[in-house]
Amino acid sequence: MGRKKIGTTWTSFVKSIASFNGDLASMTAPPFILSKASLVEFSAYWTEHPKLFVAPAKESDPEKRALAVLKWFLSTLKQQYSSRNEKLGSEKKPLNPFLGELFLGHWDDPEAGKTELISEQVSHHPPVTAYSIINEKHGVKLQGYNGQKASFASMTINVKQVGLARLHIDAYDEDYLITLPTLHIEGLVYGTPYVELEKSTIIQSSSGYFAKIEYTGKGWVSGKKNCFNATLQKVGSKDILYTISGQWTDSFTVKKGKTEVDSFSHKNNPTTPLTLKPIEEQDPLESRRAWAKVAVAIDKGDYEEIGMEKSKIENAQRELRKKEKEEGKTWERRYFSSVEKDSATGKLLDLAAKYSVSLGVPAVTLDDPSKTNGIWLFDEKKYEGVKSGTREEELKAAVEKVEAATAH
Ligand SMILES: CCC(=O)OC[C@H](C)CC[C@H]1O[C@H]2C[C@H]3[C@@H]4CC=C5C[C@@H](O)CC[C@]5(C)[C@H]4CC[C@]3(C)[C@H]2[C@@H]1C
Repeated sequence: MGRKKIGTTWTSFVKSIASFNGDLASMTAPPFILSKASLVEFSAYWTEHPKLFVAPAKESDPEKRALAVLKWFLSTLKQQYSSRNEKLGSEKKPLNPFLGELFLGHWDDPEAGKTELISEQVSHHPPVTAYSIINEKHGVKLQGYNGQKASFASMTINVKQVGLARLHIDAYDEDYLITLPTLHIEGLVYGTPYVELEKSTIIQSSSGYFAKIEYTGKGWVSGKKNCFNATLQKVGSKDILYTISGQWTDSFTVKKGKTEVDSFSHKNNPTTPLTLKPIEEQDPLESRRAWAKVAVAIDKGDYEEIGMEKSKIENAQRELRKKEKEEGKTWERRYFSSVEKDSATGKLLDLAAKYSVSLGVPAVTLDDPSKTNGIWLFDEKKYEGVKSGTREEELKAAVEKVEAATAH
């Protein structure tokens, strides 16, 4: 597509962003910036290095375990925030998942064994994705949910994430609360948007360790992009046990005092591919199957077809919500349940308060649950129900409702 073409559509598009209402998902963007991937797929970015994900379970020393969690978290950032640039040349606009959309898969790794991914769009207004990533062999689970609050200023889209992630290590009955980075999208003017992370995130463990990661963007000495500095401390002590620094898109080193004790580089650590069922075997609510026709239209860059196929799905959803409203029902989430603020928030905030470091840095503030339509927790009973087949009728009825609404 010639420069001119990108120029007109893109410029008018960027102007439209300037007046958007904060809900990124509701924007219609030019075909060349659309990605075929739905936002519900992004949960997979947490575990594309399964070895690092299960490594903490092998550390009996709690300090080394906390360091292994920090190293795993840092290894996820490149895939989370810059894998579209690598694969597609720039950040792209993901498809806006419909309520109940699923993304199910697993990673097979000779050492880590099988790691299962369950991702579900638990809210459409506002868009909220919940996920549960489980490695039974090593007893490591990551569960969380997130939404985004976006604003626009001086040609940049600022995105604050709401929600959080919790890592649980069965062998030590240990929890790690992970907050989600604030990001902004640069490069909009040139039509080549990319993510830069900013401010800081916290990893707060129930065993008293506390990591703080500061995203410093362009290193003022090195001029390199995507720089960060991280420290690991023990609650209540000012001693810095380890420092980790480098570029989250490339490599980083771990230091104890002045001595380098470990390092990680993406070049030497290729990601493990996610295994998905072939589209024809997928549940109709699974993302790749549900959006298959839109993906074809995006490949063709056929604006009309994209619009037509997307509105079939979106109209069906509107119809379902209308019917549910009339019947006084709500959509039954397949794997997650929203719990009252006091029970879940209380537990999470007690954990954070109990372990927050006396350094006066707030450990973890759980965003206002009304921003994410509640606190979404993985529901083991629902999961067992799916695995044992006792929910067969209920799930079939749900799929039939969606298919009936999409048919006409
Ligand atoms: C609507 C404006 C628009 O389409 O502008 C086009 C540009 C592609 C910029 C907007 C989109 O940029 C995408 C980047 C997405 C975030 C990337 C990574 C993550 C981490 C993951 O764990 C949770 C989701 C999150 C925060 C993505 C959220 C959606 C973002 C901001 C996309 C923007 C619509």
